Amino acid sequence: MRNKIVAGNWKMNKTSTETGELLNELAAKLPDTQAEVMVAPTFVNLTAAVSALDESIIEVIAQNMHFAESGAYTGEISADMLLDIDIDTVIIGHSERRASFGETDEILAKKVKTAIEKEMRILFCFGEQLEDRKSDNHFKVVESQLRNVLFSLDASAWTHIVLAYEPVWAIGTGETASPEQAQEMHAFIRKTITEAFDSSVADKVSILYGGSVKPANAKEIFSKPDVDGGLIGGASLKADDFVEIIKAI
Ligand SMILES: O=C(CO)COP(=O)(O)O
Repeated sequence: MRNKIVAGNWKMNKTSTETGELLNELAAKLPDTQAEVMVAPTFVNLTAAVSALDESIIEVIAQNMHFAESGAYTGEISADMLLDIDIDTVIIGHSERRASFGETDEILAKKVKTAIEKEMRILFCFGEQLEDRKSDNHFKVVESQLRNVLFSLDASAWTHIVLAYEPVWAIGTGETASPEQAQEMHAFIRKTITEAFDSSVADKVSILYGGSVKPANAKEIFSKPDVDGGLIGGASLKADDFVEIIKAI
């Protein structure tokens, strides 16, 4: 049985006051759920978020981290800094970091290596661009994103990995992959991991879908057998919407 996960990626949204308000509302409205629930506020609000959710099952996670232990990397955050404030799960490889901050597969592989060495859990994001899908290259692109970053890991490292398939054309656009498209890709991802490792690795890894998930479409997407939850952007910024999405799992 794989873990079901609903994670909210808040991106560059919410001041400290707004973060406190949203977390209080979420904690108060959180339904009983079999899913692991996570939220990723901005770095400056992580410490306060961890304190605010002390009594809650909601886990606070980070949106990014650097691969280096420490040093001259102005503006960056290390694994130890996160662990020191009780954060041990980190999003790596989000398409916005790839597109706007030049994060290549090579850089992402270093980040994943560091996170595993630090025994952190990784929410690894990947997904094709619209052109890739139009030219029927989406499976090839996704396979190479996985291969370049994750396939040289030891099989044992996969207990640290959660995958988040986020087709770039569906992020923040209101356009969602259809439940069938999501299932088709998630099944392909599982098959690819089975071939690279074995079915015990592939069957255990949770694969989340991300890209314009909202209360109206969450249930259908989550009903697919290879979709183990969602990574939610815009709809995670409103407690009522996020709660409805959690209920859909
Ligand atoms: O990028 C996402 C989550 O990481 C998805 O964002 P939206 O849900 O706003 O499309």
